Amino acid sequence: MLIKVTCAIIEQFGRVLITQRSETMTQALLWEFPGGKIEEGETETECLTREITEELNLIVTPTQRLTPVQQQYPTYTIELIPYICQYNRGTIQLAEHKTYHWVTLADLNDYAWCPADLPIVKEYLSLQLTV
Ligand SMILES: Nc1nc2c([nH]c(=O)n2[C@@H]2O[C@H](COP(=O)(O)OP(=O)(O)OP(=O)(O)O)[C@@H](O)[C@H]2O)c(=O)[nH]1
Repeated sequence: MLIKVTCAIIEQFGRVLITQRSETMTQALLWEFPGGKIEEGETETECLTREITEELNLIVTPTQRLTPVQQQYPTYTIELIPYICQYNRGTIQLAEHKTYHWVTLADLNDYAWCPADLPIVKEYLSLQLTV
């Protein structure tokens, strides 16, 4: 079964927000873009804004859909659907994650990412070079 997951590349002041999964989560301690599984009857962007509010207490607006990535993990397969998002308001309060970083584009490659995120980081960086 394919599990659809949205994730947010939240931009502010030339940096992006990334989150570290906690010890108790699957993909423990790896870095990801915050987001989560699409629920029944939900659009991708509804899922994204709900998850970002639940996980981080932030209000964001999705602005650009990037290329979805299919990733097979040992016991399940996900389709990870990334959106670039603008930060609107809110102060970060972590509900699930271990920690977060606001990182410069140059530093994005230095993190231990969930495997599904690697092509997304690559695409995102390639877009920044051409604008
Ligand atoms: N939110 C999010 N999930 C990701 C990313 N990359 C990636 O492989 N995933 C995987 O997508 C799945 C769904 O994410 P989730 O955040 O809703 O997972 P969860 O903790 O609710 O599910 P769980 O209870 O199975 O651990 C997880 O297995 C997670 O490891 C990412 O960038 N963002």
